[in-house]
This record gives sequence, C-alpha cells and structure tokens, in this order.
Amino acid sequence: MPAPTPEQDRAADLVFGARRELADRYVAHLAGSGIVRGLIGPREVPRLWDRHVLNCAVVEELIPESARVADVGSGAGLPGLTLAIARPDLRVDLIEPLERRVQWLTEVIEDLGLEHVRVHRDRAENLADVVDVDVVTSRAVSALTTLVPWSVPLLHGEGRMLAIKGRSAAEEIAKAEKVIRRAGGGNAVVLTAGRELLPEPTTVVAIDVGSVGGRIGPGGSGR
Ligand SMILES: C[S@@+](CC[C@H](N)C(=O)[O-])C[C@H]1O[C@@H](n2cnc3c(N)ncnc32)[C@H](O)[C@@H]1O
Repeated sequence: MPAPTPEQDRAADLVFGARRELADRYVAHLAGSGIVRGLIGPREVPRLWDRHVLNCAVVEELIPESARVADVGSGAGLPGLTLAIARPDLRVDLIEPLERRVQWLTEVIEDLGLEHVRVHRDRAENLADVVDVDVVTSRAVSALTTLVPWSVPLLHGEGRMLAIKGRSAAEEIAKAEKVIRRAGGGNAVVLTAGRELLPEPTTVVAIDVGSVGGRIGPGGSGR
C-alpha cells in the first residue's frame, strides 16, 4: 500500500477519524486488486491518497447528517466509497453500469463490512424509479449538460447534486444553464471542500433542487 506523506496522514486522520483503518484497507484494495483488475491505472498508485481518496472524502463536509446519497458512475468507488467510509451515518447507493467494476466494488464493500452501501449495476438515467436520495455525487463522469439530467431525477424534487469538477466548473455551469433549469435544478454554485486539510481544495459544483438550499446553506454542511 502506498504510504501517505505526513500531511496526507494528518488529513486522513481528520477526515476518517475512528474509521481511518477502513480507509487504509480501501487504499490497499485500490493499489492491489484495483490495479490488477483495471479499476485504476498503475500510474495513479503514488497519488492514491491525495488525488483520489482525500480529494473525494473531503466532500463529506457538504453532506448533511444521515443523508441518503447516490454516487453516479462510481468506478472504483470515488467518491462514493470514501464518503461511506468517512460517514457511517449516510446511506450510500453506488451506481455503476460496468459489470467488472460492480464485481470489484461488491467485493470491497463486503471486505470492509460497509452495510450502509449498496451497488446498482445500471446507468443512472435508468434508475429514477429505484433510487430516491437527498444528495447525488459524481466525479469525472460527464459534462454537466449530460450529468444534470442523469442526476437530478434521483432527487425526486428535493435535494442537492454535488459534482466534483476542475477549474472549468464555472464555465460548465454557464454552458448547462438551460439544462439545469429544464431538469428542475435551482441555484448552481461552485463550492470548495477540504480547505483546511488539502493543499488544493476540491472544487465542487452544487446544484440545489427544491428548498434544500435554505436547509443546507450556501457553503455546505448542515451537520
Ligand atoms: C472516468 S470514470 C470515473 C470513475 C470515478 N467516479 C472516479 O472519479 O474515479 C466514469 C465512470 O462512469 C460510469 N458511467 C458512464 N456512464 C454512466 C451512466 N450513464 N450512469 C452511471 N455511470 C456511468 C463509467 O462506467 C465509469 O465507471
């Protein structure tokens, strides 16, 4: 397993708290069977902690207590599994269409004993009748113009979409304005997570649906 730097070690202790050991085991899975079975590229091993696990886990600060969360296009569980490890109060649905990835996710969830996580082998746009959550997360799945119509229906009129994005976040929001309105999305803003923990905080596009903005607040956490 790749060892975290002292800074990453400190950040991991703060994000995962008493569940840090589960995070270590997840990283070991990523660096082991995750590489062998093509879930993650071998070049990612030295940056598993910062670029993947911590970068995703800090998004937990934008998620209210006991929320139901769906992670669209989970791949190797990013960000969905990091959130489930950091926050046992959440109920997490991972959505991933590829059988090979679903198989790996299922094995990891079982090994880590994450009973509050389930996996759906399907495309997000097929699951509006099955999945009903408060928060929909995603990373590196698609541009907002397609991601919004896949994600917003899973909120059933009330909740928040959180899409991890890079520097183009504001530009993507501008391009997706009409799509967001058509899907029933309200205010779309660029937030950051992990300011206190990471040298480069994570950029997140947050789109509120219904009255959730008033409950969670513009900067995030309702915890
Ligand atoms: C580039 S990977 C990103 C994986 C992970 N979120 C990450 O950040 O490492 C995109 C993932 O989205 C999944 N995907 C593609 N289209 C999808 C859809 N319509 N619904 C759900 N997942 C989808 C792919 O199978 C793939 O696992």
